[in-house]
Amino acid sequence: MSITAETTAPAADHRAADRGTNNVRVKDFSPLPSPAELRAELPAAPGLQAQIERHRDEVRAVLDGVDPRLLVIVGPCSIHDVDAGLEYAARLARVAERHRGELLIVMRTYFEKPRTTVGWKGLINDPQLDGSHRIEEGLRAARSFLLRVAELGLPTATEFLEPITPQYVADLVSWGAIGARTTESQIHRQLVSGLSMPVGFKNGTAGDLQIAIDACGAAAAEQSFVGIDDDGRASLVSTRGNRDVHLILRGGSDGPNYSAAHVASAAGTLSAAGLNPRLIVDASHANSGKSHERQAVVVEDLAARISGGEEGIAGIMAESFLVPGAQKFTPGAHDPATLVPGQSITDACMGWDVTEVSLGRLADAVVHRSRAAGEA
Ligand SMILES: O=C[C@H](O)[C@H](O)COP(=O)(O)O
Ligand SMILES: C=C(OP(=O)(O)O)C(=O)O
Repeated sequence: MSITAETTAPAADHRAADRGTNNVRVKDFSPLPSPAELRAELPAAPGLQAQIERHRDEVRAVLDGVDPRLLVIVGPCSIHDVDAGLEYAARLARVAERHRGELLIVMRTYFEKPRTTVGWKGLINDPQLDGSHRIEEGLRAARSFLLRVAELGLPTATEFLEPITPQYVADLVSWGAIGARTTESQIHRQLVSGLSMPVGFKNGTAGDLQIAIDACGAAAAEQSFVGIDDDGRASLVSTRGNRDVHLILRGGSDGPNYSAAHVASAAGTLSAAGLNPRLIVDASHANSGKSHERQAVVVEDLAARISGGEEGIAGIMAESFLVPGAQKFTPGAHDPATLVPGQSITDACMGWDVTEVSLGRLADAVVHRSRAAGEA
């Protein structure tokens, strides 16, 4: 044995003895404020809370077919630039008001991105976009953003990814999603069983519907699991179950699934499982091959079908931002200061002009459908 090896061995043993067998691969723990502390710092006024409750009721009514409008979940793939996101929200609020008789427009305010491998994981995880992972700042930024959008009168939608972050922001959200990569996860199904708003489950990335149908069943049931309470204490969480769960068709590696035949077949499977047959169709992701130009074509197809009286589509989802397309961005490799303002750094989005036209087409389709139903 060499002298170097003999002298380094005791130090390594000493470190191992200090932490025993625990957290061997954890570099650090940094405590975060509790959910109650963050809410006290950035509270929702009673008027905003009442508005959010009303928005959730409206979403529920559309999903149940009681409200004849179309639910439209639209907005950036991810919020990475708060100023551009708020500019988008201001424009969307005006269009939402214009079409409020036909469309229930809910803005995508997505702060957590599930990655296929690695990449920027969203504003909560890395608000500086530089790999510094200032999560406390990210939670504050997400909550402030949601409050600003709510003040414009717009309902908000988000994907819930980390099982702990909902405690910090979910009181400001009117519609939630579980993504294609986590629909099969028991942890996410349990989480949904306790969430206060309607939540959609995406079909899996391979196109599998059954995992989303199973997810709806699991999330509608009462669940008991480990989570945190308002003070951030590890707790046994017991939930009532979420009855406002539904399916989102987003296509899969086996191809798109937005056709009338796909919608009818999924509705049949949902009904047979005792679930809400009315569903949401995502015009993006594998239904558009992640092409923002193709997304507009899918929305056009859906509008034509709704206009023609097709039943079963309660809502649609589209990814849209101020500037069309997407720009490549990897923290550390690209400089955030050089990003094009208002353009996505995750999936490609429809630009604002096309979005406004698409929303008009959807509103016309709903008018046409109602007239046709009235005449029948
Ligand atoms: O909606 C966003 C993306 O499709 C999802 O986060 C996966 O992204 P990635 O495949 O680029 O990691
Ligand atoms: C990540 C998303 O979608 P999916 O889970 O369908 O890939 C999303 O809607 O942002």
